[in-house]
Amino acid sequence: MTLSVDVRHHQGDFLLDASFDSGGRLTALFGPSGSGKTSLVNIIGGLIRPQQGRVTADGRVLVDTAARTFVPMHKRRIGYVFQDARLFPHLTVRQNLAYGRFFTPAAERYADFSDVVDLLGIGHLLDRRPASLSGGEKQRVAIGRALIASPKLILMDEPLASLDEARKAEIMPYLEKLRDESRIPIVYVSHSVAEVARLATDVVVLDHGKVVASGATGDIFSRFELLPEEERGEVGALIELALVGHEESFGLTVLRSAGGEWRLPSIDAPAGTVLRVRVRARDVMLALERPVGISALNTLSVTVVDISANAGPEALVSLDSGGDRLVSRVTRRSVELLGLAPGRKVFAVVKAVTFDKANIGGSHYQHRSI
Ligand SMILES: Nc1ncnc2c1ncn2[C@@H]1O[C@H](COP(=O)(O)OP(=O)(O)OP(=O)(O)O)[C@@H](O)[C@H]1O
Repeated sequence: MTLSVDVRHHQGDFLLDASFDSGGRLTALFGPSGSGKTSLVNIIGGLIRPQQGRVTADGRVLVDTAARTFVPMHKRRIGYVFQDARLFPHLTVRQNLAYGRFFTPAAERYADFSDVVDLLGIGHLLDRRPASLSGGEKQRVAIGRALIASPKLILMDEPLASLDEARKAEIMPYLEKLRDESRIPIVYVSHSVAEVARLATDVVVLDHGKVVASGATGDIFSRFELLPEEERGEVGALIELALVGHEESFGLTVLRSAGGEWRLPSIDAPAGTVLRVRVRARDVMLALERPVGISALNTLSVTVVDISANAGPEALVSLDSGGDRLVSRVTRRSVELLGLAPGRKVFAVVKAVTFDKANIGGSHYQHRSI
């Protein structure tokens, strides 16, 4: 599905002037507080009627101010998940879920109750009431309620923002499953680099009401200037690694990318699973020769593609690794000392222990040939 947005809307002193197209399975609207993410998601959902512009989803016009078209929220077939679950306290989980499908005409219901319950792992909660659920469980039920309505699109506005790190980690795999197994595109609002890097296929970066960049997540998050100052340590590359096997005695998992073999701390998944892994630029060292006698477990032969540096001490070196992109953050001094330049072949060295749960995404398209 392609979502096309091109809108202008004043709210007090704030002007939202945003335009983007996305065909991604999970498109993140990413940006600092007050950049317009919620306003934009509310325009897509029909909670806000823009003063000017057009929104289409799969060619279906939701808003077109020039043609005076405005499809009301309840006719858009869009599922909403907010930061707070907004479940009905007096209804059980089963009744909350069933409520979701109430407004969908019978002929248009494609979502199967038990499939949704299985996908979100909420079967054991069906007879409970929201007050007895944890924050993460409530959010899973809220997502279930949105899914059971058989939506054409799901909007999630900071769905993890009110959860602590442990609850976030618990819910992530369900969001990944939803992204990979359901056919429903998701628009996801967040200002967290870690969350967006793990979940999004596409990112729209907003700043002061304007789209400053949009594209594939890996491309966006390898660009230093698009991340907020305090999150620049998170700049990095996203690569797909296919699981080859486990070295149980060392607690390691062996994986393969287009550029070579990797060893990461043990990942609980079978051989053939394809994982999406974020390799932070600050964790990648460069060497002119293949290092020997070094503790780091991952060494890949790479080619320098591009070097970007400004007046500061650092440079961001973009690397080709068998068709994958990696990025390395080094000092400008190292660039000079090593004679780094586009086309130069070097070795990228990454310590296994730099990977943790936050940068190893689960994936549910398994058993791809490797
Ligand atoms: N009803 C309103 N009237 C006037 N200004 C508004 C209204 N709603 C939002 N704004 C302003 O519009 C701007 C964008 O708000 P919005 O909630 O879309 O940003 P956001 O990126 O979602 O922020 P956050 O991450 O803090 O939720 C802000 O400056 C906000 O104060």
